[in-house]
Parts: sequence; structure tokens; C-alpha cells
Amino acid sequence: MRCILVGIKTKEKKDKELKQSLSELEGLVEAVEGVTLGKLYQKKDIPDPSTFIGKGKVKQLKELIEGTKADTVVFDADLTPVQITNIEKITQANVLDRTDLILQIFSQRAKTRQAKLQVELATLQHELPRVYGQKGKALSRIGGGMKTKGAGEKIGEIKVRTIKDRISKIKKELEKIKKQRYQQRKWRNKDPNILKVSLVGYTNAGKSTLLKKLTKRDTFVSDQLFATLDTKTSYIAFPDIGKKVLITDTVGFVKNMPKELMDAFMATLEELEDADLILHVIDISDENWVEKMEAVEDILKKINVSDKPLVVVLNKIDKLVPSPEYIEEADHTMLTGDRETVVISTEKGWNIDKLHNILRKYALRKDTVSVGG
Ligand SMILES: Nc1nc2c(ncn2[C@@H]2O[C@H](COP(=O)(O)OP(=O)(O)OP(=O)(O)O)[C@@H](O)[C@H]2O)c(=O)[nH]1
Ligand SMILES: [Mg+2]
Repeated sequence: MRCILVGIKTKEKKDKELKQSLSELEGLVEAVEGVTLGKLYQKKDIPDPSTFIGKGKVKQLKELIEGTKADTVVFDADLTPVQITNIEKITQANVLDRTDLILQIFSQRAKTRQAKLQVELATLQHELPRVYGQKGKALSRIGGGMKTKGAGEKIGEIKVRTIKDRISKIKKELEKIKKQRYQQRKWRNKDPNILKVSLVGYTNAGKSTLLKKLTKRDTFVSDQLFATLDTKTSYIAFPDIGKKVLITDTVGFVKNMPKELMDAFMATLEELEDADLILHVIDISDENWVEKMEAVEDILKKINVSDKPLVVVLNKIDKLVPSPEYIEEADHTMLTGDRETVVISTEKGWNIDKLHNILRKYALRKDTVSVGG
């Protein structure tokens, strides 16, 4: 996917917000293995009903697409079906909005049947209005002959009906799965020698980098051994105590998460139910880190995992202090309440050993708990 990003600047939006929002969007593009070839901004308080951005901007966009050989335009906004259709017609490129991208990421990450269905449901619900739009498009394009007009209408209607049928089927199945899950959980194999750890946190907190760092430092690590597992899972071996720590990355939290995607998002986090320990990774250099931390905690509560052991990992301390001697752990721990907290820099490798030891401690503890119970 070769993308051009389009950001809209409204009166209330500060330049900094616009930039942050677009770079977050660029991150989403990367997450679906796309590349960003260009960015376009427009000042506009009221979107154009037919093309969202103004006519002149659309022309500029078309030129940029041709110049960069892009095939996709990603809008940092939610477009109406009419706007999508029109822009696609003019630019000959695929048009996506923020929700489309997030849905693509979710569908890549969804692993369980429930998560997959939840994402499919959200995708269909997002697509339905566009199919209505297509129905209209087919009719107006064919226009003339009665015969073809009838056929066009029929195809559109069949599509709508098929989607609606699928939606109600999925909803029924999700109900069924919900009931079964409680039973299944009781039977899940609990290997005392494997500690399952999940990394959670806001997007860009450094989860994926930390996963690499934590597992790379161990010479026993080979991702290939776990080829059947999701690629986002890696492990640390502690051969001296006969333990393995299995660490799973999760989808990051994003700003402006469309409300209709919340269920699907929470479904991608479902595997957290299996976790023995949660590492909440936070970018301590982000001025809004407390707010973001609370947003993540809210979600953890909603998916009923807030009673699990959790360690707060305050990352990127290298952006605030010049060397590890300046790390004042006590100060930060005060800010995160009574939870176990470790301040690290993944990039510089500061305190990674400390975190490693915490994982080791929990791996040992799991055994004790299992033997005891
Ligand atoms: N300065 C500094 N940068 C870091 C550190 N850890 C990670 N980063 C950078 O932060 C950015 C985001 O890191 P990721 O690991 O992709 O973040 P993530 O939490 O996986 O993000 P999502 O997958 O979007 O949820 C990257 O550019 C990293 O290089 C750190 O300790 N210090
Ligand atoms: Mg990541």
C-alpha cells in the first residue's frame, strides 16, 4: 500500500495536534505494512459535502498521487460514502479513512474466533453505508435502459441483504461463544513452567521495541522455535530455573478510537485473559502520560483483567535524564500508585536487567502458586 495522508486543520486544532494526529496515522499505515509517500494539509472548518477537501485540494491530491505513484489516500477523518466515491472517481486511488486502517490492524491481530468475529462485525457495520452508496452509484451510472437499471438495483440490494444476514449471524454466534467461554477457561492448560506475559500500552509507548530488546538479550531465544505461535510472541528462557517467559505484544491504544470499534478493539485484547502478568508500558516523556495511563487502565477494567498482577514500565526515561544515575524511581512510583514500577530506557538499555529480574521473580512465583494450589 503506497499512501498519501490527508490532514484537516480546523480552527480548534492547533498545529501541534494536527502534526501528532498525522504522525499517529502514519504509524497506523506502517502497522499494516504500508508506506507514506506524502502528506497534504488543508485548512477547513466545514468539510465539503461532496469531496471533504476543497476542489482545488482534490486536484493537488491527484497530482501528488500521480507524481508519487501512490495507490491509496488515507484521510485523517471519517468520510461519508458519497465523499469516498467522489474522491476515488477523481483520483483513481483507493480511499481509506482512519477507521478502515484501524480495522485492518485489528483483523491482522485478531486470533481467537471471538476476536475475528468481533472485527468482522465492526468491518461490516462500517461498510454497510458504503454499499448503500454503491447501490445509488450503480443506478445513476447506468441511468438509461430499464433492463440494466433493474439489474444494478438488484445487485446492490443483494449485497445489502447479504451483509445484514451476516451481521445477524455473527451476533448470534458471538452470544453463543460468550456463554461457552466461561466453561472453557476452567479447563485451560496451566503449565507452571511457562509464565505468560502481555505487553499493553498506548500506541508508541515502546512495546514492540521492548519485546525485541527483552528477548534478544537472551542467547537462547529463537523466534523460529515458536513459528506456530503468532509472530508477535517471543520468549525468554531461564534455563537455570527451568522456566520460560512467553511475552506477547498487543495492539496499541490510539487516540480518536472510533466508538463503534471499541468492542472489536477489546476483542483483540482478549488474550489478556490468559496472561499471568501484565506489563503496562508507558512513555514517561509524553506530557500526557498520566492521562494515557488512565485510559489504558480503564480498558483493562472493562475487560475484567484489572485483578491480574501488573507491573508498570515507565519507558523512554533517556528523553528526560542524561544518564541512568539520574533515575529517581521513588518519585515515579508515587505517581503510579502502589503498583510495582520500573523506570527504563529500552533504547539505551537502562534497567532492562531490572525488568528481566522482575520477570524471573514472577516466573518463580507462578510455580509456587501452582504447587500450593
Ligand atoms: N528515546 C527513546 N525512544 C524509544 C524508547 N523505546 C522505544 N522508543 C521509540 O518509540 C517509538 C515507538 O516504539 P514502538 O515499540 O513501535 O511502540 P509500540 O508501543 O509498539 O507502538 P504501537 O505498536 O503503535 O502500539 C519508536 O520510534 C522507538 O524507537 C526509549 O526507551 N527511548
Ligand atoms: Mg507495537
